[in-house]
Amino acid sequence: MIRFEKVTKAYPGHAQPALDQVSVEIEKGEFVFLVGSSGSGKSTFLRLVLREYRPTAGRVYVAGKEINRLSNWKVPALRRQIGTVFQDFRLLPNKTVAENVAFAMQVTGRSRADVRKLVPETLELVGLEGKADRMPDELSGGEQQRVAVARAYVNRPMILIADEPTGNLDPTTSVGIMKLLDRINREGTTVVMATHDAGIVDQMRKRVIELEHGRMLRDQSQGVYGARG
Ligand SMILES: Nc1ncnc2c1ncn2[C@@H]1O[C@H](COP(=O)(O)OP(=O)(O)OP(=O)(O)O)[C@@H](O)[C@H]1O
Repeated sequence: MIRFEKVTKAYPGHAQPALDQVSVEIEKGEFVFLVGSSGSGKSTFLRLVLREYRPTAGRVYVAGKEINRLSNWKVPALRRQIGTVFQDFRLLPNKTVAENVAFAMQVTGRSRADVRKLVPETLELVGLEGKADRMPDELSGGEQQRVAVARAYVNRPMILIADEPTGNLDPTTSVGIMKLLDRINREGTTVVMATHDAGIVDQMRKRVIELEHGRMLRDQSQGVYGARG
């Protein structure tokens, strides 16, 4: 589903590349944690999958396509197949919960009938039934992140990318968000999540890829946060 072949990404003005010759393959339906200290290259990895950047060297494949070679007009179609969740939720503050989720469908040109059916269904899936008409600032952080997950999942993407989705949440609330991501993964969506949350990684025992200074230090199935080897 995602394949990196000797991928290097150097930002202009930085002597050391943010990613350095990373080769890795993530299969359809996998759940993968990306770990590593701040600045190790996790966000850069995720942004390459979204083609927010092109690699300086090497190749990135998503769903069999080398995405560096996609023409610009095909990039939106790629991104429609990838849901994203971030630490800071990124909801539209002037839209209700339901409108935030519906918006993700409208921009992809889905029919009103689909929106009417799938928005309530997805809000129920994330445990927000009854909150459809609230504004984001009337919700707790955990609830806002549930809206973000609903928005990421409403189009049933093949990949869900989560960059520190529990970074602003307390441990109990974080567990709730992880249960949701796990459930989405069980429905067949490939999940790649960058995190500093050792407790969650240790609890879930999924594949762990560790980066250090842009290099892949560890790739461990059913891994833990801190182990080496
Ligand atoms: N847009 C950018 N322009 C220039 N340098 C960048 C940019 N984004 C990241 N970097 C640099 O690339 C390196 C890797 O950063 P990246 O954000 O990928 O790390 P990270 O592992 O996600 O860190 P964190 O855990 O703090 O989010 C860092 O040295 C960072 O300063």
